[in-house]
Amino acid sequence: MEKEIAAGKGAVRIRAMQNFHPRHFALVPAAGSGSRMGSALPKQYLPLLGRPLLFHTLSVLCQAPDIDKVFVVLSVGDAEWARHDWSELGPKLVPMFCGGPSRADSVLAGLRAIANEAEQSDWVLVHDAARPCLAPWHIDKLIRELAGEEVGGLLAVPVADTLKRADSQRHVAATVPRDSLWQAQTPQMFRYVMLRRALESAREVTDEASALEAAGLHPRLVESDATNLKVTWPLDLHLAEWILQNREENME
Ligand SMILES: Nc1ccn([C@@H]2O[C@H](COP(=O)(O)OP(=O)(O)OP(=O)(O)O)[C@@H](O)[C@H]2O)c(=O)n1
Ligand SMILES: C[C@](O)(CO)[C@H](O)COP(=O)(O)O
Repeated sequence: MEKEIAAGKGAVRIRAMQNFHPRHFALVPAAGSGSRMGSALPKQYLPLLGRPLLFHTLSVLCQAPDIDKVFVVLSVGDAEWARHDWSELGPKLVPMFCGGPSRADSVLAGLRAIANEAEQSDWVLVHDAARPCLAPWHIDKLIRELAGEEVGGLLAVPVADTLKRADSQRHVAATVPRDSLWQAQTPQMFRYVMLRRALESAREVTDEASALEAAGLHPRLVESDATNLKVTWPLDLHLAEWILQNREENME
């Protein structure tokens, strides 16, 4: 049986056969420059507990039993990848030198590059290279909670702080009600065909869910926690190190 779901320009058909088991592919955009980090080396290659930050991100994805392959999108001229040994991560890992000028461009280039591999109804888990503290239980929870969903969804955390909107002088213009507000994380998990179509139509987005939303769809929010932080500023690297070092004792 196939099901028709509206997505972007027109509808897509999703296979919902009882004996059809969609595969799960991870797609890791890692072609950014890390300008907010302020280091010469792109942040995905900065050392974190003796390894490149990217190694930690890829390691948890490669070890996830439900993930069939891990595609990492590097910039076209990436000279750093070859300086490190990734062999420990095993045969699931596939580097692709096809990144674009924005995150959305890199993700779309990656989706195009795996067109021969992915079936329309396979799931793609897009995960920032810059989130090295993703844990196995984040992946398990996401996949388990979205298994019955047609559209897919994303990890996210309910907003905990009171939110202020600033005016141009950085005075408070308003307090924004935080009810129903969530902070988006990654992985963001969508069907290959829906994600690709949505991104082909909406390129000015900062995450995949926004592209699906622009197509009129409603991704599901799967509750995560603050340990899956995005390394953006120099302080975040220290936080990531602390989280990874203390994970065994404090988490799960
Ligand atoms: N052209 C781009 C820009 C970003 N990314 C990736 O998207 C993820 C999230 O982006 P962000 O944290 O903004 O990374 P950077 O763009 O590298 O950082 P900055 O915005 O500070 O320059 C990162 O893993 C980054 O490598 C990418 O693949 N291609
Ligand atoms: C996808 C993301 O990590 C969700 O929080 C975020 O939107 C990436 O944003 P960035 O500006 O590219 O860091």
